[in-house]
Amino acid sequence: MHSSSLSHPLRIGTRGSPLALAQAYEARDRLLEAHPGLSVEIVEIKTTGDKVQDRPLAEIGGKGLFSKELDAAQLENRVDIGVHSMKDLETHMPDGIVLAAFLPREDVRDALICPTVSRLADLPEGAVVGTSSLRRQAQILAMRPDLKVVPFRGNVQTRLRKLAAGEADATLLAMAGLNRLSMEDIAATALEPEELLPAVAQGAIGITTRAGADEILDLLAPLNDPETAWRVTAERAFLAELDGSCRTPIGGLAEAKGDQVRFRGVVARPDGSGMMAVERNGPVAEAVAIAAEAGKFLAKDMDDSYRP
Ligand SMILES: NCc1[nH]cc(CCC(=O)O)c1CC(=O)O
Repeated sequence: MHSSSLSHPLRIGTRGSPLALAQAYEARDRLLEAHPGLSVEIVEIKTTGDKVQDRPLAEIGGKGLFSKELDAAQLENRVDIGVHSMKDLETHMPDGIVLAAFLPREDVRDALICPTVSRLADLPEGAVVGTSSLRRQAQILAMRPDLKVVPFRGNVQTRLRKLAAGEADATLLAMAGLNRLSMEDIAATALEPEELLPAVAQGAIGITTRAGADEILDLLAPLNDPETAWRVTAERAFLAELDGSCRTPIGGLAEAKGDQVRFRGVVARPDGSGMMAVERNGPVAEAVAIAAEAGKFLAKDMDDSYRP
């Protein structure tokens, strides 16, 4: 039996999309593995980001939209923890909420989903790509200025439906989401970071709780994957230096090579007409400072053409 003195089931707060639920189930399974017999419950929280599907995220107020209501539910003690895609979280956590654990990171790469070709280079001249991500848009236009980008919002299933309906010839989605949804069978080719640098924290799940909730922090501690934690922390430090509003196309990736970190970052113009890249290597122990310095390095050359 589990010895937690929680007087109620541990309430896991999550958004209601199929991907969010898959991530919440993963968090639950890992909690139960670490604490057999623990009583857990999943609580769906509707978020503004889920309700507004017709406009680009950058327009309606950005990343915080997906987490605000989940944060409120934790602060009001309606749920005990929140399960988040780290790439959707703002760089600074709101007062009273802490990041308590990172689950082992999934595939960080983006995937090209296209029923006809498997490489970006093989898309016909002028082909239409559906994406509302300025980061994806900017990087593919830098390689293929002839492509036409149309907005594609909504959850993974909605975007795939739009693709099937012929609203675009191809779309880009995170491999992590497809893997977590067991959608291996769709025509997806992973793009290497050399081609398309992923979003900061792509593929990582973070678990939040109330600051000072010691009992819950103790329950979450064994779930934390230290490598994911430092990689995501470093990437977010890079983003923080760039004032990473989601209107600026930014990519960032920290990778472990033994006791060394390889950090890569890009800032691009949304139309792909310009791109600044940085790469730094150094000891893992200094990963966060290395990534922050890379961010400062790009920030000093970033003029308004990078901030639409
Ligand atoms: N913005 C939506 C979102 N948030 C996290 C993921 C994928 C999973 C992840 O990156 O951890 C997705 C969908 C996508 O980008 O394809």
